[in-house]
Amino acid sequence: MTIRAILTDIEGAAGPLSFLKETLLPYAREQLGAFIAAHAEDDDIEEALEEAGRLMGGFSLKPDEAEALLQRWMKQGRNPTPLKIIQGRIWQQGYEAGAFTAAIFPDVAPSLGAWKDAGIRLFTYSSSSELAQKLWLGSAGAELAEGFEGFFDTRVGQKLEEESYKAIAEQLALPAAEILVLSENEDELDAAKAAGLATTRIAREVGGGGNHPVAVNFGAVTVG
Ligand SMILES: CSCCC(=O)C(=O)COP(=O)(O)O
Ligand SMILES: [Mg+2]
Repeated sequence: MTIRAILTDIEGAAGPLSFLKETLLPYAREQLGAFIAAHAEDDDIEEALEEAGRLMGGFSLKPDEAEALLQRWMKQGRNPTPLKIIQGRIWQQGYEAGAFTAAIFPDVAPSLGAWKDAGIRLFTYSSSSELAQKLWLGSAGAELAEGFEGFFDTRVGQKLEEESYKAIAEQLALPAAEILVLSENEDELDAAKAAGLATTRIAREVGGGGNHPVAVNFGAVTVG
């Protein structure tokens, strides 16, 4: 089957898992309370807080309740869309303040360039918001983010759900089997495979095995 689009994960596939765990999440936890206090009336944050309240059964959350809920979701490792929207905005402040810069593995840019030159359309799919994805990729060089045609996030559905991949294939107007999904996460790949997409596990920090073809980095991915 000819691959016409690549849908790649970011954290763990294109950049190190440690950047989320050791830099981004601690920064979001530390800044959350002050961020909500300062930005609760910004349109996107107000909407995210309302959505968080809806997910909790229709409550209108006071700022301290919203902070406690989002801190709890982060502790539980959950990725509901309102949390990811707010995290993205907090990280934007961090990048702009020079609090950190993101890392991208060195094989990523040349591989993306080669796939694009071969006529393959490039997309991301991450649990993080579109903004957070662009910031991570853009922090490693503006041209990297510009190479992507689209950035899917949890608004299309969670990454462990088969339906999310079906929705993406529909939006790309491609047969599922012509889309290759790259991720370090076996469970995400199982969901993509169940939806009929092609898969390759990027095994940078963990070994081989499992239900999917394995590549040690983007340069080792077989397309086609
Ligand atoms: C790409 S920005 C930070 C990553 C993140 O917030 C996350 O939840 C993990 O995202 P993944 O790219 O592994 O779906
Ligand atoms: Mg990942």
